Amino acid sequence: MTAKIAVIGAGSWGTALANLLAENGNQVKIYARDAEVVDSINEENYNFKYFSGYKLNKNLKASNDLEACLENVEVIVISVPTSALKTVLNDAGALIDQDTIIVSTAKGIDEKSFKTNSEMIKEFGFQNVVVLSGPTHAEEVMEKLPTAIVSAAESKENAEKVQDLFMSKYFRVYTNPDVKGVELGGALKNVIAVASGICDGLNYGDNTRAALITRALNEMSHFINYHGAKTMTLSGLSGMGDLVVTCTSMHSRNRRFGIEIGKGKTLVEAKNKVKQVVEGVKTAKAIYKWLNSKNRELEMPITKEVYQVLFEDKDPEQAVEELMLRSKKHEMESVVDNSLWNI
Ligand SMILES: NC(=O)C1=CN([C@@H]2O[C@H](COP(=O)(O)OP(=O)(O)OC[C@H]3O[C@@H](n4cnc5c(N)ncnc54)[C@H](OP(=O)(O)O)[C@@H]3O)[C@@H](O)[C@H]2O)C=CC1
Ligand SMILES: O=C(CO)COP(=O)(O)O
Repeated sequence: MTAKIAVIGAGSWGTALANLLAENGNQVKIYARDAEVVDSINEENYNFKYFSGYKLNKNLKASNDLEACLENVEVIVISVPTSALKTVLNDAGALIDQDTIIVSTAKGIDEKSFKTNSEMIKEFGFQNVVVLSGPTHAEEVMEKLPTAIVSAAESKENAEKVQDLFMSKYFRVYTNPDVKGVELGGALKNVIAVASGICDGLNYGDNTRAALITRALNEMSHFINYHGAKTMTLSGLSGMGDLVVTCTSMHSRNRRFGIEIGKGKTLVEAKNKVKQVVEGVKTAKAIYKWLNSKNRELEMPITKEVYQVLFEDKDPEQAVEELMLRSKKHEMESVVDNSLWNI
């Protein structure tokens, strides 16, 4: 099955996904707001700004005319940072038929409304939203290295349609009905990837990273459970999978940003070093504000420490020490089975 598809956003992820869809035989147009990026894709088949080392499929076309990109498309993939989504929807919303399938690929939570990307898209009147998320660094998708991802939607038909469009011999797509769980997994793990980078910047070890990832799953499960999503989803690609890849890979902008923070750089210096979007910064702020706004008692100690290091000038070493010396507890606190203690 192939389709006429528009991809909005020609950064790392939009370019990698548009290229994959074109490789799969779809008719794809990518929207870039930067005219030089448009020219480099159309004239030389590469994106000089984000992927200068990779040749793109020659059938992939670019434009900075939003209306032309969206004309008669069956599917629209949105690949801009969470903070840009509303602007894009304001610009594009009226040009899109309400029945069109919108594929949401950003990983974040809106700082003001505390909505996920798919929720914001639905607010604009689009009901056929599919969330595509998982452990998928754009660079490795461009390299055609075996990768797996999840297509999550309320409608099985839509999830499977998107699965069909993206699936290839190097890109395996699973479906999942737990849209919220998949989406929150992708957003929350960015904060943990920042924490992982901070630990690396402080020259902590592999034990530290393993502890961080495992305890992060625990705090993510509190959050996901509170929001009515399935904690089981966290054992999948958009939870465990994405935590592993972003907490360990040098492709991860969140982790690279965290490394700079751990080495003593300020938030602005670290962002300038990474240059591309670091979603974990805004997500940490959104969650911290949300936790504090109604004195919510959810235990999210790692996310809280990340916020304080980034926004309250807390010393990262002190943050780690405080995490280590928190009050003692049982590992599986929510499911303690006292009968196993033989008492
Ligand atoms: N990179 C990856 O490996 C993956 C990224 N993601 C997620 O995808 C989302 C996008 O990330 P990514 O592509 O990596 O980010 P990049 O920083 O690489 O690129 C962002 C892109 O969005 C464009 N953009 C920003 N604001 C607007 C706007 N208002 N209108 C149109 N275009 C806009 C930028 O344009 P310009 O160049 O003109 O600034 C740029 O093309 C993030 O949420 C990220 O977490 C998900 C999976 C993998
Ligand atoms: O989400 C990603 C890979 O799954 C990309 O992570 P970064 O935004 O940290 O680079």
